Formats: sequence, C-alpha cells, structure tokens
Amino acid sequence: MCKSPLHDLLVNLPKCEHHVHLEGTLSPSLLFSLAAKNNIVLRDPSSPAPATTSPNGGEEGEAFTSPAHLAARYANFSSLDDFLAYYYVGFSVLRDADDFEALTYEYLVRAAQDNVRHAEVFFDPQGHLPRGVSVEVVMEGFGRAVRRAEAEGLGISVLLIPCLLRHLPVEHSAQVFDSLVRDGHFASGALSGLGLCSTEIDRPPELYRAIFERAKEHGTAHAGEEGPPAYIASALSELSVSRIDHGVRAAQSAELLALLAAQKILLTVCPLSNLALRGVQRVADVPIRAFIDAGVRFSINSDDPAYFGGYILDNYCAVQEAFGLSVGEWEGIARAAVEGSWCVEGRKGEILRELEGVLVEFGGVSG
Ligand code: HPA
Ligand SMILES: [Zn+2]
Repeated sequence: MCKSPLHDLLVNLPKCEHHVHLEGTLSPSLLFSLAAKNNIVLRDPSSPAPATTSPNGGEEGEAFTSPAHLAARYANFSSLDDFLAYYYVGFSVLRDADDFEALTYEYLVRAAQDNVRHAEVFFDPQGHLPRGVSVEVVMEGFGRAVRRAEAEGLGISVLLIPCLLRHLPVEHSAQVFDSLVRDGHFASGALSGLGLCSTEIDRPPELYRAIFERAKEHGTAHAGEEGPPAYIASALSELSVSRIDHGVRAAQSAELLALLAAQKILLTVCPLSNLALRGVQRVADVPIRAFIDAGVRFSINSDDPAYFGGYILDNYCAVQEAFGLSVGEWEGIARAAVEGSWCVEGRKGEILRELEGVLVEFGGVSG
C-alpha cells in the first residue's frame, strides 16, 4: 500500500498486464513444493558447494534449504544475467501439466486481486524442451488454469505468448518457431504473438529478422533494458514489432522518443524489475516523466513478480510514490494499456467502460 491520496484509484483501475513471464511468477513457496513433488534439489547457480559435500570439487552449487533462503538471494541481483541464472533454476521444477496449472492459477488469482482484467503472459518454450517438457504440456496446464479461473469468475481474459531466448543459438529459435507454426498453435489461437527475451547485450534484434518476418502474428521484443537505444530502433525497423518490452533506454534519444510517439508504439515498462536488476538506482530514475512529456505510450507491468518483490499494483504504487502523477495522467496510462492490448475490440470496450466508471467515481475527467 502506498501513501498516495490516489492509492484507492490505483487499486481500482482495471489493469492490463502485457509484460509478465509465466515462469517469473513462480513464488519461492510453490517452487519448493514442486521441487519436493518432483524430487529436485535446488542449487545456487552462483555459489560453489563446500568441498566436503561436493565430490567433484565444488562444481555444484550450494543447496537452497527453504523458500526464505531462496527469497533472500532474490533480494540481491546484480544484473539481468545474474537474475536469469536463478530464473532458469526455477524452470527445473516444472515437469508436467499439473505443475503449469498450479503456476498459472496462482498468478491469475494474485493478478485478479490487483484488478487485472486482461493479461498477456509470456513463456519460454526453449527453456522447457531440454527436460522433455513439450509446448503442449505447458499449454495444457495453462489452459486448465484459465478455464478454472473463468469458472470461478475471476474476470481476466488471458493470452499466451511464446518468447524466443536470445542466449541460445538463433537456429534453435528458428526451429522452435517453425514447429509452433507447423503444429498450428498460432492458427488455433492457443498462442498469440511472438516475443524475444533473455540476455540482451551482444544479441541485437536484427539477428532475429528472418524469424519475425515469417511471424504473421503481433510481435514484441525486450529491448533497451540493458542494451542501447539502437537496439530499440532495430527492433522497430528490423522486426516490425508493435510493442517494446522495457524500452527504458529510449529516453537517451530524443529522436527515438519522437519515433515511438509517432508510431504509437507501446512500451511495457517494469519499474520494480529495473530497480531489482540495477538498470536504475531508484524508481524515480525510470523515465516515466520523459515518456509522458514526449507522448510515448506505456503500460506498467510486473515482469517477474515472484523474483522482483512486487506484483502489478506494487509497480503502480512505486511509480506514484516516485512521480506523484495526476488522475488525468493515470487515465492516460490506463487507456494506453487497454488500447495497446492484443485482445479483441469487444473486450477492450468492456475494460474501457469499466475504466470510465472508476474515473467518474474518483473525480477524473473521463473521455
Ligand atoms: O526482464 C527480463 N529481460 C529479459 N529476459 C527476461 N526473461 C524473464 N524476464 C526477463
Ligand atoms: Zn521481461
């Protein structure tokens, strides 16, 4: 809960989340219970085991002993790649459709508490294949959780977006993308759009040009999180994406800000992620004011909430505490989030009508 007089407005705003990784919603407690179910020992990827417990000279990391032990390490990431090492350890406990159902359902319940009305959820098919976990297994568990949430009246529409992993060879991404197309997952509507994530530095967007050229779907790419503004420009010109995930480094270039505004590109900004991964020293250093002043559209999102200490409302509150935005500015953010969503127009209309009702209630000027 933030101290702003607008806190109740922030709670009640109907929200669209465009930048959340399914695997990044794996809470330490669920991670531990799935590790126990699947007989997996969780090892710290950056700490060698004591020589006395490691027969192979300490190549294996020290074992995590509790969810609190894990959470304490999460409080101290030094960079995107430092975080990613732990994020991929989390993948190891996800083995069957029941695991993905539990993961997805936990996120949907938590998101509904923050009044999320529409969620577009990323997942990383390439990160699961090495354990023999197919895309169909992920989709089966995900679908079951979505149907359960629907039956329970949580009121969230949901899309699932595969992301290509930049730390792996481009050819691997191409093969996996081809198999998703061949198996009809885009055509059936089970998957929506294509994303690009993981390590950013030295993996410029243009490497993925040929794949995105074949994607008939909406495209989005993580860019300008740690990488330079040129990567954002390249994602726009080479991949023809309609959204940029993060994009905070765009603020270093007035020309790029003007281009993003002119093309009505939505940046999916994740302030607590930027803070946790040391892209900024304070939330006040996220260029929210520069985006508003330049007319750049953005939504506010949680990214990997189980790892970064906050869900979507926590991110809204952190922005409000840092910037003290007006009701009108929050209206602009909420509208851009609805309009930049990839759901059908009818669903956008429903969320916009709810937004207008909330604005009237809180004394905003709607329309
Ligand atoms: O913030 C992120 N950046 C890049 N890749 C990711 N995969 C999960 N979260 C992230
Ligand atoms: Zn992300």
